[in-house]
Amino acid sequence: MSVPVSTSLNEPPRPTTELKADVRKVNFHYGERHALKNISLPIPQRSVTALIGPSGCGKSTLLRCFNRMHDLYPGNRYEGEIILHPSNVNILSPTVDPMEMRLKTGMVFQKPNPFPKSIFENVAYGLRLRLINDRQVLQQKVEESLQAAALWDEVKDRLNHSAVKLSGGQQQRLCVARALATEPELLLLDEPTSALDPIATSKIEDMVFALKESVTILIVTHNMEQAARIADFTAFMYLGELIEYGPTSQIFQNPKNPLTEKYLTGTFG
Ligand SMILES: Nc1ncnc2c1ncn2[C@@H]1O[C@H](COP(=O)(O)OP(=O)(O)OP(=O)(O)O)[C@@H](O)[C@H]1O
Repeated sequence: MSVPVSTSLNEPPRPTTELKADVRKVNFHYGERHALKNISLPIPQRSVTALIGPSGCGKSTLLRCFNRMHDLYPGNRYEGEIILHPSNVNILSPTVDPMEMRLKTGMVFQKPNPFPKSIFENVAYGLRLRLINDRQVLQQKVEESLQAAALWDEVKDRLNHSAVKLSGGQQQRLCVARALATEPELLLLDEPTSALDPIATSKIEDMVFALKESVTILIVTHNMEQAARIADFTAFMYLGELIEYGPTSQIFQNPKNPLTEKYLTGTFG
């Protein structure tokens, strides 16, 4: 696979690998607050792209544009496009139903948030929303999703037990299984391991590594070692701007922008 070279200040390279999504000149405003400034970023398919940068630089804001979560609050405003491939749909288009976009993406948050239901019903939830109620279909999908989230072996004998009684790491993998059950085009992970211990973190990282064979993953992380371990591509953001983007190895070993280097070497600010 040929890979893009790094770039700086809103001129991302065009990867020759196929794209799952293409962020084009995106601006985002929380009311008066201009939180994303002219972001352009390719998202290569079946790969992991990490969003890194100091607190408040806009990583979560960008992630939440992909599933139109910002539409849930009044006063928020998008400009620009996020083109989803191969359909060529602009996720940010006012004519696109935000609910439809949420069904095409799966999102996992910093803190595990299982529903107070059984393990089975947590995973089946999105399927039932799509009016899939056939027991056999549900059973098969639930098993496949739990397998993909590397949780099946630990819960297969207690699918009817309450999800909130699982450990934090298991709950987080359950949330990934729930997100995967509806076969999303994009999996959005917002600091998914920040509340987990090293063993649970390592299980999630292994799972992400295996999952990218089938789904394109976008992850926000503060953990630089984690980005270096699991991301194929890395985007460094600062004050709402994309400062540098490229293959992870190149961003970490040979950053082109002094700001990126300062951030990665801990000499920032
Ligand atoms: N609901 C909101 N209303 C107004 N401003 C917001 C809102 N949410 C975030 N912001 C602001 O937008 C900017 C980007 O926030 P965002 O949460 O995207 O940053 P981040 O890089 O994900 O930070 P962190 O690493 O701390 O999670 C910040 O200045 C933040 O204060």
